[in-house]
Amino acid sequence: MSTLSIKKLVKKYGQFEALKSIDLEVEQGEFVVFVGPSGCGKSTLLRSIAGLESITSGTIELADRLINDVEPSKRGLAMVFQTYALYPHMTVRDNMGYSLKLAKMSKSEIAEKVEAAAEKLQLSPYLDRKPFALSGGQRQRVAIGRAIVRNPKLFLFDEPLSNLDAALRVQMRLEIAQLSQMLPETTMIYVTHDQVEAMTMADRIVVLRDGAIEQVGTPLELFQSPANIFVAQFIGSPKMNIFGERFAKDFSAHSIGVRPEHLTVGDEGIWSGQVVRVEQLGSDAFIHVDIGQEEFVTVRHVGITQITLGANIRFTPQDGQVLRFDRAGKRLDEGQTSRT
Ligand SMILES: Nc1ncnc2c1ncn2[C@@H]1O[C@H](COP(=O)(O)OP(=O)(O)OP(=O)(O)O)[C@@H](O)[C@H]1O
Repeated sequence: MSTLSIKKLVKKYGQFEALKSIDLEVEQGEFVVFVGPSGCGKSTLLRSIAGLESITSGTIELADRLINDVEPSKRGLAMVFQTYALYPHMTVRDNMGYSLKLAKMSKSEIAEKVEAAAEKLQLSPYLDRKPFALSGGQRQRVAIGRAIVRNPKLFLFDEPLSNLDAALRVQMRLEIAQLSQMLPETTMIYVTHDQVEAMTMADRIVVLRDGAIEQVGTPLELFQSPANIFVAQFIGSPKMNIFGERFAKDFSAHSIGVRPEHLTVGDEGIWSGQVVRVEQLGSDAFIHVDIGQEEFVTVRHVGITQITLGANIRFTPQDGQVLRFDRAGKRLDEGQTSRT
């Protein structure tokens, strides 16, 4: 059953169309990530669902109820922002129970819900602390706990990890993914511009660009079968190499794409160029190659490479790992992925 159903949603700021006729169905229990470059409309879409933005036209239904004109607090959803704004003078327990207190729930019921949420979020030992005595990750969990106690149908996360340092982000990413598994009935929508977060957390990813959806799919669908060059280059790191016409004509395409890890260096390679930069990361090496006519290619080598700056190397795409694109950048599905 579709929990969230968005049809022909348009959002204009004056003449500017921030969202251009968005259609999207989200199933109950799904973890959906909105991803895309800065300014593509991710937050506007999330805020429209939350009711924090009025929409220009279209419909938003949550659990079969039209919510276009329903107040944010009455939509049955909860939102977690990047700035989690806990009340500094209240304990974790009071922060988490505050909305229930406002809703005039009984003390015993509040205590029960707060303790259950704290247990899920591993916050039980900290219930009587104030926010200043918590780490960034713990504070973020309190913010999530505040939302969980309300038992929302839909959880909205707006870049909740962007204020945390790299190590903590990785840890919180895991925790949020685990939380989603612990709450299999709860639908979650998560906004990020970080494609690694999207790949690791999502059941399905929605890739947005200039206010429109480019593609919706599971992380592996987007990785293996991107609809166009934009998605192909947005998903995966380092990004997919795009080769122009002089290489693509052998594949009957306007351009072709090969991921850095799908290029193999060797004397028999069909393409060649001069190494202009080598990045040794230990586990991998990224070899940047000038292939002439202002085109550059990145080759990913597993482990440490002996290849040095200035070397001339030959390399070749692995069988079946060439994606073909037409003039408009759309992927040509069928046909050859090896050279004629
Ligand atoms: N109140 C506003 N008035 C006018 N334009 C706005 C307003 N809010 C957002 N926009 C514009 O709408 C577009 C989408 O903005 P939005 O914040 O949704 O992007 P985003 O994908 O979330 O970007 P980021 O990753 O940078 O947060 C942008 O071009 C932005 O400048």
